[in-house]
Amino acid sequence: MLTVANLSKQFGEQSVLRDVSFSLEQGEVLAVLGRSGCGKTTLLKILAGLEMPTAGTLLLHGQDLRPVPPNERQMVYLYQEPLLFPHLTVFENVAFGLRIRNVAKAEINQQVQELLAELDLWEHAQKAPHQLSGGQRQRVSFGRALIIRPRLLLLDEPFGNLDAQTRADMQQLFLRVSRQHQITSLFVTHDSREALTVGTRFAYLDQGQLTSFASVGEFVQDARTAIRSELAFWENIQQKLE
Ligand SMILES: Nc1ncnc2c1ncn2[C@@H]1O[C@H](COP(=O)(O)OP(=O)(O)OP(=O)(O)O)[C@@H](O)[C@H]1O
Repeated sequence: MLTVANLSKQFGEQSVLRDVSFSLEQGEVLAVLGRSGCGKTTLLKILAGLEMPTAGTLLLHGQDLRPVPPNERQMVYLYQEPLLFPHLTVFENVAFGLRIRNVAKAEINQQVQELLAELDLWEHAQKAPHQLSGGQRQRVSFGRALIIRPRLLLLDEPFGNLDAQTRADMQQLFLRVSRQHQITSLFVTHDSREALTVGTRFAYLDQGQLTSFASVGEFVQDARTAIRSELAFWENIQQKLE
């Protein structure tokens, strides 16, 4: 469905992405783990059409994406800070993408109602964004993205500003909803636990070079992901408790 081949990006002398290649099938979630400054945001921006690659090919359903403007790519880019219209209710924020596409009113009401129920937001439908918690705002932002059935969802540390419990709840919600709607996503995070929770495929990005793993086992075994050292840490604690 999505094929990225030999993608490179230079900012002046600096090589931010080097020969990045991967492919994704419908409904897969590629979890990209990487430390700050590794080039994650640049990769997502290139996919969204907000930056142009220096070299390489990008194909979505066989179509070359490079000449396609961002608003025609049918992708949604979700950041840490949910982007909501402050003057619109939760209902209207989610409905927005359908209203501008001139979908019939009854159809909009039904779809928004169903999605808000799915996202556990129905009781907040008439509130304004400033009356919501951070996790609720992020759920509205997720609803705005899902309602237009994006071909690709790009998530850039979307739960990074949330407390640990809300973050864990959001990961479960993301899993449930993306499975149900067969959403294809690229989910970048610096948290290995989050990557393991949300991913169906796994990659590691380091200084602009992407390593894709054939299995979750290979991802866990690669020393750069630091998952083995975390497991060792917890085993050590466990031994102390015994
Ligand atoms: N428009 C730009 N012009 C010049 N350099 C840039 C530009 N955008 C990004 N960079 C550089 O590219 C590198 C990667 O940036 P990027 O934003 O992709 O990192 P990141 O992996 O998302 O990091 P973080 O997790 O800290 O946001 C950085 O060294 C950054 O300074």
